[in-house]
Amino acid sequence: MSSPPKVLAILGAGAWGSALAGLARYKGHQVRIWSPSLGNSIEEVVADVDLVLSAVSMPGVSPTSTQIQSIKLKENIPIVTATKGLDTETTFTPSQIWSSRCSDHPIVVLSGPNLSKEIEQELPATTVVASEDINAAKIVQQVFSSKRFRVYTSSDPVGTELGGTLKNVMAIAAGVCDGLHLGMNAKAGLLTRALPEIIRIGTHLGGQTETFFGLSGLGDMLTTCSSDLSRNYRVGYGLAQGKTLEQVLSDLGSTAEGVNTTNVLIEIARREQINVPISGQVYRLLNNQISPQEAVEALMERDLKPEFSEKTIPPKL
Ligand SMILES: NC(=O)c1ccc[n+]([C@@H]2O[C@H](COP(=O)([O-])OP(=O)(O)OC[C@H]3O[C@@H](n4cnc5c(N)ncnc54)[C@H](O)[C@@H]3O)[C@@H](O)[C@H]2O)c1
Ligand SMILES: O=P(O)(O)OC[C@H](O)CO
Repeated sequence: MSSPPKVLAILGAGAWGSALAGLARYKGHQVRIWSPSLGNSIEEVVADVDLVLSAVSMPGVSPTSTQIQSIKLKENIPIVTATKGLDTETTFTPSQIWSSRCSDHPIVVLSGPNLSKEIEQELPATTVVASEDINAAKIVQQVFSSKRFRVYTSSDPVGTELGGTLKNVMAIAAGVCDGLHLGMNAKAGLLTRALPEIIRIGTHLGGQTETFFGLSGLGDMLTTCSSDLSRNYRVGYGLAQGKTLEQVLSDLGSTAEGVNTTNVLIEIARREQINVPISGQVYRLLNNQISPQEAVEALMERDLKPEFSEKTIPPKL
């Protein structure tokens, strides 16, 4: 069963907003795109639409949601957030910010292993749409599902977006690992240890354990940590080659959310006393406190311990 064509507003004309616009048009929907760089009116773009989707990068979430808050949208339409980041000021996730500003509308998170370049090449991909309002998630599932894009629903929006957000930190670490040519044993060790670290933080912040084993967690980590299409991976790779962070970001010319996410995550981890060894080394590296080689040594020489303990992953598992 497919939904009748709808009118969608996409906020953000970057790589991800453009790729999502392509997927919606492929399904026959009418798409209007707003972005500060286009200089068009956000009021006109969202007027009478059936769905609003935000794909702005993290610095745009607060100002954009504030603008939408003051506009009368069609009653009860879903607002979809596709941003993967944490807010510097509040440490909130994008869906928490959208929920606080637009409480009259169901907020739906869209997140998964979704490198926009592959989607633009029309390669098949999967994703998750998650909301506390499962009917809203089902509407968004219908809007975007096609033979190119298989969309699953979930009732865990915070877990779904935290998987996509926290794996960006691990993608930087994976880029360092490959940039230093540490081999597949090291890479498997890093990614396997990364997952319980993501779960430890993600569940502490309200996500459900099983969500992190799904597409938006493990799935997105596998994609992002193995592809040089990932900008976060390229940040780590560039640092391992001896480039400065400034050089790497300037070569990238596009958003690598993991840099800001690492800084916010470490603030949360210190405040909430969460053990985050891999993220801690990524933080030190990004903030010029250690070299890539020293980060590897610090991880290898940590206190010895059992592989599994109550602190490694939640006891439920
Ligand atoms: N590119 C991908 O493959 C991909 C896939 C999934 C999720 N994401 C996530 O989607 C988000 C956007 O990524 P992208 O690749 O499109 O980045 P991008 O750098 O290509 O585009 C960022 C967009 O955000 C807008 N923006 C930035 N600051 C703003 C502000 N203050 N106010 C309003 N708008 C602002 C820009 O105008 C631009 O349209 C990120 O959180 C990213 O992690 C990206
Ligand atoms: O290019 P990145 O590192 O922002 O990764 C893009 C997506 O998040 C992959 O799912």
